[in-house]
Amino acid sequence: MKILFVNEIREADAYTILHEPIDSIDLMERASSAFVSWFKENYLVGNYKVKIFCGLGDNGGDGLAIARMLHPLGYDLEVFVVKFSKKISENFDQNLYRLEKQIPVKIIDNESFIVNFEKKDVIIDALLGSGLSRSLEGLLKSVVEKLNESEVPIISVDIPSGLFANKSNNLSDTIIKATHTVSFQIPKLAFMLPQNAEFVGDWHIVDIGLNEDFIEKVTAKFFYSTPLEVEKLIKPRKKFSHKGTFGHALLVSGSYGMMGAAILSARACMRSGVGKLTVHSIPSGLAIMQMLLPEAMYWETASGESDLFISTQYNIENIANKFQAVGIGPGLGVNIKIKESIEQLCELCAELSIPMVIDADALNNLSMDENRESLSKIPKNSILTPHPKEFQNLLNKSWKDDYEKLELLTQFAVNQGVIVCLKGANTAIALPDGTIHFNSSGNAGMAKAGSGDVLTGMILALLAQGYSPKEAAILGVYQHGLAGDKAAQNRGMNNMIASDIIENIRF
Ligand SMILES: NC(=O)C1=CN([C@@H]2O[C@H](COP(=O)(O)OP(=O)(O)OC[C@H]3O[C@@H](n4cnc5c(N)ncnc54)[C@H](O)[C@@H]3O)[C@@H](O)[C@H]2O)[C@@H](O)CC1
Ligand SMILES: Nc1ncnc2c1ncn2[C@@H]1O[C@H](COP(=O)(O)OP(=O)(O)O)[C@@H](O)[C@H]1O
Ligand SMILES: [K+]
Repeated sequence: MKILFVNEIREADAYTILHEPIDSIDLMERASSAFVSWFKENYLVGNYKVKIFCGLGDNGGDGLAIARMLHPLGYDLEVFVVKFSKKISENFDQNLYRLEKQIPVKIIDNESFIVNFEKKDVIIDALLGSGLSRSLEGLLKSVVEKLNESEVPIISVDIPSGLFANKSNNLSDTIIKATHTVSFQIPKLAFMLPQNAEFVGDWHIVDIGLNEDFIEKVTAKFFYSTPLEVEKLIKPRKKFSHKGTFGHALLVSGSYGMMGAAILSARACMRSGVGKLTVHSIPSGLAIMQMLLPEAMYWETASGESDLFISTQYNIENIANKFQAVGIGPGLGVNIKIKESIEQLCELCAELSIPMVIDADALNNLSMDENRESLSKIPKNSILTPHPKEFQNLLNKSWKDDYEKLELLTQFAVNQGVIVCLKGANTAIALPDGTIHFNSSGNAGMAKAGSGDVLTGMILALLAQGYSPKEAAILGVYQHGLAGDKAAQNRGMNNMIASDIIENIRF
């Protein structure tokens, strides 16, 4: 699903109005009715007193139309119009006329207004939408402050009032803190970013029938991967297939005291459809791996090499025509010799065009040099799976806000010619073509040691099976989150561990 910028959404509105054709006021009617469908399912009539706060633009117009639609359903309603300006939109004006025939509207025109909130209240925030042009001040600011202090649920129409849809707010800005945001058809970039989580709450998309042909033609930079889109990528297993059909993966992982990372990664790999898996790790890990994961083969580093992961055994004979994909990183440790091993394997994979997924300590090792010259060894189209700290290490710098983080992410993916899965809620997958795809699955129960190792194994399995790096990244990240969601359902977010994610992998 495309994430469009505000000007593109406006163009989509205008195109729909012209080509459907439909009057602007009727499109607003459709949007408001879509909001009402969501609202009446989630806030049952009789249980709540609804207070609707409307601005003077089209977002306010939505609020008035919503009030008119909720009234006949039997909702106990109060409607407030905040007169912060002399300018009103035509759709607002028309909806005010329509509503006032049904119920009276209260005007808030100065900062000394008083609204008393009760436990049963729910607020609908229709003050400002995507037309926000500057930070809130004066009357609007003080209304939003009072709504935020009310301690009752706030449902924002389209976007929380005061939040910019596709650029950063100032830290000091006053913004509605919504419990839910019900947004029209197209998700906003702001919803994807950690810095806005406290304002957006849980967000939901409702369809308002904007012209699909128009949306199809827009060249988007940001995407939100919906379950339907991602599940289409899954390749069925053919009846006469055999283990060779599904590839042989090489996982380079583990060191003394960190064999757990290798086991989690290896098990997740085998649970994700790969034909065969070889784990390359230290001699003392052999018994552990063979006992805990008998399905995997083991290639131990040469004797004499230490309990740190250090290998000098990579050459054409033992890699070419043997492995279809290589995963490297979980639990390796960081030191100069490990770095050299990683570089050697990267160079060989580049030469042999073997796809790679590079994670955790492999990334930390490649970030070791002051001038990051090791990064040039990473084969093009490799998948890198850093968490934010690892990504800062790769860049050798930090960012001032999440928007700058996205810019740096795009630059890195384009300049290095790699795919970067920047992990977290809504993992951002940056492709070398300059696009970013946000993941839709996963939960905070996954914020635990070992979850990332599981992801590496899953992506490795997909690469070995012949999924393209783009497919492997998008599908792997999604299925990892989905397995995490199932684990959270079964065990609870506090109680689930990374092994539970593996037990719930199913696709
Ligand atoms: N265009 C359409 O056909 C549709 C629009 N819809 C609604 O329309 C909204 C966008 O409407 P508008 O473009 O009228 O935008 P808003 O309703 O956000 O209001 C914009 C108005 O407020 C002013 N303004 C912006 N920031 C301000 C600030 N900080 N302080 C004071 N005044 C400020 C602007 O100058 C403008 O006059 C969407 O969010 C959505 O709710 C929906 O009804 C769907 C269809
Ligand atoms: N709050 C969250 N919501 C959704 N997914 C999360 C959240 N926190 C972490 N995750 C996921 O869990 C994984 C954690 O990876 P990582 O930080 O590398 O852990 P580790 O290195 O300990 O295995 C990532 O895939 C990340 O997207
Ligand atoms: K709003």
